[in-house]
Amino acid sequence: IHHVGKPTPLPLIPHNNLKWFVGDIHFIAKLAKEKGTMTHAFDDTALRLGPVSQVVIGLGASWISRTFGLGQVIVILADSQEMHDLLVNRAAEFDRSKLVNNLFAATLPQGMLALPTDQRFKHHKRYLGITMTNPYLARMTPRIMDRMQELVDLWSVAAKRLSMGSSTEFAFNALDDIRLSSIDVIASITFGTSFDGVKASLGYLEGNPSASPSSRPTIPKLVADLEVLLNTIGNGIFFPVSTILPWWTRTFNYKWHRALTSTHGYLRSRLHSARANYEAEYNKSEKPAAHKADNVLDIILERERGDQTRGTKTLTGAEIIDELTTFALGGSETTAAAMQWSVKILCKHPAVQYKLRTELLTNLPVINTRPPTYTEITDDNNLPYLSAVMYEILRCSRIAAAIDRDATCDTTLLGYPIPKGTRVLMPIGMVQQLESDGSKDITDGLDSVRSASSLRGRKTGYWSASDAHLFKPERWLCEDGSFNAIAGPWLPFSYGFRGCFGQKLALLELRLFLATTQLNFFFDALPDELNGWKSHETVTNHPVQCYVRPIPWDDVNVNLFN
Ligand code: HEM
Repeated sequence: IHHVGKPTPLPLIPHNNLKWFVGDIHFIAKLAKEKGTMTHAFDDTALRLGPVSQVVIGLGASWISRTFGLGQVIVILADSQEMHDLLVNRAAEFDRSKLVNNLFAATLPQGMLALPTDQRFKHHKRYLGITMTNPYLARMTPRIMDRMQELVDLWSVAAKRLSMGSSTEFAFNALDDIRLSSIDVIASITFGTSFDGVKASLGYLEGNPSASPSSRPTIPKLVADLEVLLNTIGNGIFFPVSTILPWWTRTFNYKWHRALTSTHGYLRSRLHSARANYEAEYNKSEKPAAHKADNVLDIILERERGDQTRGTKTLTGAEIIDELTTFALGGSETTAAAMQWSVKILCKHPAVQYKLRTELLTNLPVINTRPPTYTEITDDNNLPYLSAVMYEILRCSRIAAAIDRDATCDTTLLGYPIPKGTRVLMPIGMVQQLESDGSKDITDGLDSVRSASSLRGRKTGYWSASDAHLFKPERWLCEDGSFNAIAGPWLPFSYGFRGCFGQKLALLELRLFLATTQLNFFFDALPDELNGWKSHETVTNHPVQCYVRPIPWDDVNVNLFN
């Protein structure tokens, strides 16, 4: 019994007190119950045990675990300098974890999120890379602005209802408005036309003058289906044997099956009509080259034609559908969470809202007459406070709380031996928020055990221990007011070849969301019962509650801020 039931951690690496048979499972479950997310157990362990620690699932590294694939050890790396080095310089030793690939494998088996780092993955990334270039995003900017304007129009009507004497609501629920808006944006970019979810909500509210500010039409089926897919992927983390998870999902999860079939049906019909349009136009006139196309589907079709002419490999129909699913899932849920956290955070910080609006009106006056261009809205030099607010929201909101990699060979991490196959988890959400000059002695003391590439130097400054845990956009500004992107640790999108593919699009979308909503509204403070901090962790960490009480700036007494 002793040999069978005693969990085995990796030698030398600090760990919690382990319970027989379950290791740390009871501890992870306890924190998940208390805090609402499982990743808090990793944060807590790293905070107590130091830059390298481990969590033992079940029997950990025992021979029984290894033989039957039942338990595992997760090494936690919580040092921003070493994390950056591992992600950027040591990708050959630490590759995308098989667990993450397995989580996505049933839903989008041939999409980037589920592919190992091989030739096929590189081929997909090359195909879709154009969608994240500056010229493409510049062409998408007016389209994203239109979607943001629709959200502002909806919130204007809802805000008016709130201010009517008959309304019993203090604020309205913005969770679904934001979710729909992010899906509208991704549809506009992918297919060239919006999904029109926010427009439908606006039409509903306008057509029902007595409806309450929170009233919305039933959520569209596609959005509900995407949620089922995301929840299935997120819940996969609790499945005991990840290698059989894709098979299990495909065989037993009927709800997921229905949602995937209907999502694929929708994507296939959009692909077919795009193909028909493309063929018709191509035969009629010169089609713009891929680098001039104005939606993801046209880019794919244009590249496909080029590859067919050259006789090189194209993406198959199933691969295209899976990459469209990647955009629909990876590109909407994450940015929606970022916008939802923005609303929650900003309504607690009225002075930040006023300062942000003042900067927009002073440094970007054209925004009153026309939508800003890509170059204008992404100019850190001209809009340092907008960049600071956006970076700070992403620093404080733990959208992706942790990322992981698998060791591809026997290696070391800050001096500790790491056997091949070990899963290394990096709690990016906690480290970017709490690593500070308070632990500088520990961080500097690690120099003797750092990898050769990490020793080349730390890429960022340190947050101050006195306020690292607070929301404070000013930490991103230098004394002369300019924006400093490397003021301290910041890893919401991770780094390296397998870091976030959509980072540039996400930042553009968030900038436009902040600029449009903050120019139009002041988000009033909310009572605590409407602005709780509980989050729900699926693939990303999004708030359970997101209420908003937008007040047009004309009705705000701005003298209070002077
Ligand atoms: C605020 C918004 C977003 C956040 C915080 C975010 C964060 C992340 C993170 C942390 C990863 C994992 C990286 C790793 O394992 O090292 C990731 C991967 C990925 N993200 Fe995002 N993301 C966001 C928006 C987007 C958008 C808009 C897209 C658009 C398509 C996107 C597409 C992807 C893809 C395809 C991957 C997988 C990349 C790969 O496997 O190599 N993300 N994202």
